[in-house]
Amino acid sequence: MTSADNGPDTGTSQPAASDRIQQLRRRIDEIDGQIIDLWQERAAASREVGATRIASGGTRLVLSREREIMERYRQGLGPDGTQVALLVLRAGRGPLGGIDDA
Ligand SMILES: C=C(O[C@@H]1C=C(C(=O)O)C=C[C@H]1O)C(=O)O
Repeated sequence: MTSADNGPDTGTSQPAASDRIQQLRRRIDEIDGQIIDLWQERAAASREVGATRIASGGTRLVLSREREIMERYRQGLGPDGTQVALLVLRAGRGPLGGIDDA
C-alpha cells in the first residue's frame, strides 16, 4: 500500500484518529511557516544591529545582552531553551555562523 492509495501517511488506520492528525498537521504546518518567517526576520534584524554597531565603531557582539536572551529562552522553554537560544543567536551572526555558512 502506498499513501496514494490511502491518503497521507498519518501512522494510523483508524479514520477518526487519522482525520484529527491531518487537522493538527495543517496547524503544525502553519506554525512552522511562521517560525521560519520569524527566524529569518530576527536573523536579518540581528545582522543589521551588528553592522550598525561595527560601522559606528562598536563591537560586533554584546555578550551581556546575549546572556539575557539565553536566560529568556531557558525560562520560557526549559533546559532545551538554552540550545534553541544558541541557534537563534548563531543565525544572526551571518556568514560567521548563519545558514549560508555550510
Ligand atoms: C542584535 C544585537 O547584537 C548581537 C546579537 C544579538 C541577538 O541576536 O539577539 C544579541 C546581542 C549581540 O551580541 C544586539 O545587541 O541587540
